[in-house]
Amino acid sequence: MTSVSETEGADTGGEAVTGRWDGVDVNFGEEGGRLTYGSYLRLGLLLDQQRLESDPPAHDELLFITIHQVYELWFKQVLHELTASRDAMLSGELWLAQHLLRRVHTIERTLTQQVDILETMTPQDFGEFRHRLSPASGFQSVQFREIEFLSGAKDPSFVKRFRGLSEDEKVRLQRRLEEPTLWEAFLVVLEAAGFSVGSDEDLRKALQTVATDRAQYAATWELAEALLQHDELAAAWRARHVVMVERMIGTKPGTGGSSGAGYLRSRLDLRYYPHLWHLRSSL
Ligand code: HEM
Ligand SMILES: N[C@@H](CC(=O)c1ccccc1NC=O)C(=O)O
Repeated sequence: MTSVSETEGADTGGEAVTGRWDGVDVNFGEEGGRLTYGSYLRLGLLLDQQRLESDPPAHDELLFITIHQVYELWFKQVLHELTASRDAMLSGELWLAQHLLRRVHTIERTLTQQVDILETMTPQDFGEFRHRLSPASGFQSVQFREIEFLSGAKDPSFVKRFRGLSEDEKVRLQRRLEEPTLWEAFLVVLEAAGFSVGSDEDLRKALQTVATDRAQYAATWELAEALLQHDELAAAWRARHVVMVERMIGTKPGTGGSSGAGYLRSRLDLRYYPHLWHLRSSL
């Protein structure tokens, strides 16, 4: 690239860039003046959504907001994939169901690794704006709770304990409480494969058979493993989050009104698919 000029000099508006490249005139992004990078991705709106509470601005608050917004974008994608995976199970498309779960796994690994970035913030620097956040807290993440409900950990008491939910958020949570979970969809898969799953003992036998005869039940076994992986990765995030919390605020109570790390530690044993974990003891 030799000479390049931005026609309007806008970095977020997605204006066309013209110039010469290897001696050839180029005119990137000018498809009849229709779509641009910035207009397609709505960057004008997206990059204008980071509003600090601190005044004067605390340097690290932008990082704090950005990290949470990125989490929520990925939560949206995870819900998209988990919902489609659940539906694929219900309609017998087992390959698709496990394919989408594997995508979720890679996002979940990224979500856990992102904690590293937030941990570049020191407790002192967090302290510059933490007092401004109360009573807001990650506890109020509707999409996080939707993921839990859809995965299998439905708990209506969370809906009651939410403060300040919008009508739309209440509807979304209520819908997740009413619709089938990934686990319920997996039980439909087992039934479609000819297993009875009416009692815990029936279910135990079904899982044991699938595990013992992996060649015959390959797709079902792969799906069970993909569900277990999703469960393990969710547990890994909870464990990473609580250690970050201890590093940031020690034993202080949370801005959301809980005991803080104590509350979060009480959630570490949560498993979406206890039957798949119990199975391990008999393999
Ligand atoms: C400085 C970093 C962070 C600290 C000190 C922190 C602290 C806490 C605390 C103390 C709680 C318990 C609720 C309460 O506030 O009383 C909590 C819950 C929660 N936080 Fe964070 N958090 C941090 C970063 C994050 C990030 C980056 C996310 C990503 C979305 C997140 C998501 C959540 C979620 C989903 C809950 C509810 C967990 C549950 O109910 O099982 N937190 N956090
Ligand atoms: N609950 C955290 C504050 C916090 O991390 C937070 C505050 C507002 C919105 C999201 C948050 N992230 C996770 O809880 C604390 O007690 O320090």
